[in-house]
Amino acid sequence: MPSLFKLHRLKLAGLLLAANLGLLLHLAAGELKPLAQWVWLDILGEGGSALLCLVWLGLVLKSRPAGRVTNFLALGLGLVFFSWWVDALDEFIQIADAIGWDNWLESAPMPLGLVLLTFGLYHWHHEQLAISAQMEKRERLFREHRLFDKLTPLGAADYLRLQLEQSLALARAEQQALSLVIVDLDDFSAINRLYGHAEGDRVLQALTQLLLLNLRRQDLLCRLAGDRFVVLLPHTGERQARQLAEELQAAVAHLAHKTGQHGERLQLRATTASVMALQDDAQSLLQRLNLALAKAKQPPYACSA
Ligand SMILES: Nc1nc2c(ncn2[C@@H]2O[C@H](COP(=O)(O)OP(=O)(O)OP(=O)(O)O)[C@@H](O)[C@H]2O)c(=O)[nH]1
Repeated sequence: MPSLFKLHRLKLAGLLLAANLGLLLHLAAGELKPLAQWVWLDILGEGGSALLCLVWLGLVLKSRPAGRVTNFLALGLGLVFFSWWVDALDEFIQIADAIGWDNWLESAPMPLGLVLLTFGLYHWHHEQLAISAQMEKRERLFREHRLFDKLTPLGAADYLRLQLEQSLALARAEQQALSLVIVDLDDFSAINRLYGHAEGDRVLQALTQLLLLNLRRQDLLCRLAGDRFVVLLPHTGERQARQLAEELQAAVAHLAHKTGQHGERLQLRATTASVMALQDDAQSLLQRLNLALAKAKQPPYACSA
């Protein structure tokens, strides 16, 4: 919560100032109503609406990065709040009928606020479409956040198993090929040791972005564990999967990741392997994939032994 106030202090200060100004204007021009004249239903309706609007504003500011769309949403909600706030003030403060500005103060911000809110929501919708297109390679069919890794944030091992079971059934029904590629960083523990765990985290995040950029729209990238990633490739045969594995390996070797502290370039390497589904279930296919990776990880002399 403190970061919310820090990040949006100008907007929140402006809202507080406007609400106070409205209150002071009413107090200066009107008289407090006796308790007997309070209409509780109106107070609850109008005051409750104003409060709810503040909750919406808090949620929007907390869940969005600062920027143009957030400004439209905040300004829109701020104006709607102000309108309801002034409306609620009428319930406590009696303004003479001859005064007209209080009606303007109450009514004018509402339509303006709703227009800005609509504009902000429209752009938020477009943002969301772009994010969803990007997310397609990370999560498919449903969102089950329990199954997602917090760091990258890709589907984790359980999510991969679930998706693999569904994709295998589909591939069998459609008589289509399905393959898996595994990507495992070489000597990743040395990065943790030499540059710290936080730098290791940044490497995993950079690697995630890199892999996503190199995948097709229908592919699904998951983080199996630690520095090990698996790509599920629907409609993909053995040769194509092997080619993609090589491309991913080359992409990792060309990644110019710089450390956060001194900007040193880290030379990353990855081992990759691929398998095509035959008559396997999810479990045995993943076992074959891990075996293929273990084999690829072996130094050449061990292979020939
Ligand atoms: N920074 C960071 N490290 C992690 C995370 N999860 C696992 N690790 C570390 O990843 C390392 C994985 O070690 P290994 O499986 O030996 O992998 P490696 O060092 O790349 O060795 P090879 O795969 O044999 O080349 C361990 O040191 C774990 O502590 C994580 O989320 N963040």
